[in-house]
Amino acid sequence: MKKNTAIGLILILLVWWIIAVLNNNQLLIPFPQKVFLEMVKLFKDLNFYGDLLNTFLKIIVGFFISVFIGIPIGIISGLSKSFFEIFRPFLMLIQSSPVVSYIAIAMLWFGIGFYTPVFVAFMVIFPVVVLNISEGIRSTDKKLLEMAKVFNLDKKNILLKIYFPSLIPFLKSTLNMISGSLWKSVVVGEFLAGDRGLGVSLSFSKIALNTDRVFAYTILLAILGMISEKMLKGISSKNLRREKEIKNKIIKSSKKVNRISEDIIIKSLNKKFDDNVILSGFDIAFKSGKINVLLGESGIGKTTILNILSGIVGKDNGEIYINGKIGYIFQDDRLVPWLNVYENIKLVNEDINLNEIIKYLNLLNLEKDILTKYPDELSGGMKKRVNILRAIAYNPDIILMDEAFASLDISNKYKIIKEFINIQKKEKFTVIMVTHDPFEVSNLGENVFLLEGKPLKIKKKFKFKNVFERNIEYNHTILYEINKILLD
Ligand SMILES: Nc1ncnc2c1ncn2[C@@H]1O[C@H](COP(=O)(O)OP(=O)(O)OP(=O)(O)O)[C@@H](O)[C@H]1O
Repeated sequence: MKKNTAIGLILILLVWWIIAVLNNNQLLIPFPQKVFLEMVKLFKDLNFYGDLLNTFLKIIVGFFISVFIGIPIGIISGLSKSFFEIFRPFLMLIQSSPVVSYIAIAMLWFGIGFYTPVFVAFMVIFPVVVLNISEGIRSTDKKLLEMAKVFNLDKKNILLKIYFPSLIPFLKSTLNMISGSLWKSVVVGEFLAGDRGLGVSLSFSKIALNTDRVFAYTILLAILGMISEKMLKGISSKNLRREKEIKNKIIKSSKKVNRISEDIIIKSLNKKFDDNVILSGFDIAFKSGKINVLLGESGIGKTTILNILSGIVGKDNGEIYINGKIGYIFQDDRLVPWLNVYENIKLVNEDINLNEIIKYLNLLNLEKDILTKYPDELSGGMKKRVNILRAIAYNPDIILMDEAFASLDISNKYKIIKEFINIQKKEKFTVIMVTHDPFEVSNLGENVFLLEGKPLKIKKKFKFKNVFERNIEYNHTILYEINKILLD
């Protein structure tokens, strides 16, 4: 016990004792020593343990009923705004009513006994659980949900691997919030309408004018309340992340991929955000199997094109011809923070075997031990590579890249670009990438669209030699040509 806490407790006892002496009426304020003797008596009495057990049982039943009903309703309320709006008045009604109203209702429904205190606890805790869980669902990272949509995750995976782990901080705060009120509401319920338990014994001691015992119960209830609060808070502060072993699975030979060789064509595409017209009758065609680049100023609508192609954003109207699976290398990684690298990759392709993952690790110059690491244990460059790895492991026909190499230092950028080119050479997927960086264009671009806004249009189109046939001089020629136009 800390020194100051001990001083505080001694002061309470001292003030209590002084008031008892001054008051000199044992029926109103007994001496501390008498109350402690009464507590010792209680500890020796088997009935006390029976009461304690009964009260704990009510707490556990109240907790589980509230959680089992509250969590699903909280999840539905978080997922559906209209359900939440319909349900909210009911929650507000419960939260605004005084506890005695529930006791009155419960006495009518269940009479005096076990279920009335449980019902009281439920009515106090249930709204807290629902509101916290629905808030948790609503604050799930939208970018992770977009990633899940692009990589076509099924509902089960979205719920188990994106929503549920996002809920953990909210479950913790719910436990913190209900830890005190759960105990108190059960005891109040017992005091007024119970047939057994610590609250009932407290009530009997009051009726018998046994002030020593009332004080003894009050102190014990406070101590037990603190213990149960600590226990619930203890659960809530546990770190739920567990390192998992990556088992060596039976390794099958990697699949042969037959890429779809159609071009991607966009015709008369229109898109506006409120009054902000981004695309108006926009036409473009991307060559399949090539690295297509969208180059242009910030804010003109390059990412919007990728988002429309991937389904993250809907088009207003227009036609899009696209055939094949789309993977996305996001600018901001969007790795799921509570899954390690292996699990992040498996999330988008359950069938991929360890052999294939290791093949990509080698191509991207990453060590095998990275698989057990979590995103926050990786450097910026490593995250970028894992982001690339995840998109490739999805086995897409088309990869969309949004400034995937931005914020990397030049030597890292060059290395990763080279590694990416090696993979694209092997896998032959189509790339549509967005960038502002002429360096990236000169190293990667085959079909380059220099864009301008607003609304978006193609200012100039370049066709460069296949990336695999280039040399440094050729890259310099491209860089010069692009810079000239950009600076005009
Ligand atoms: N979901 C959205 N809601 C409202 N406005 C949006 C949304 N997405 C994009 N915009 C707007 O559309 C315009 C184009 O944005 P977009 O991100 O496509 O540009 P960009 O060319 O990719 O820019 P940058 O190179 O800076 O990423 C911007 O004015 C942006 O504010």
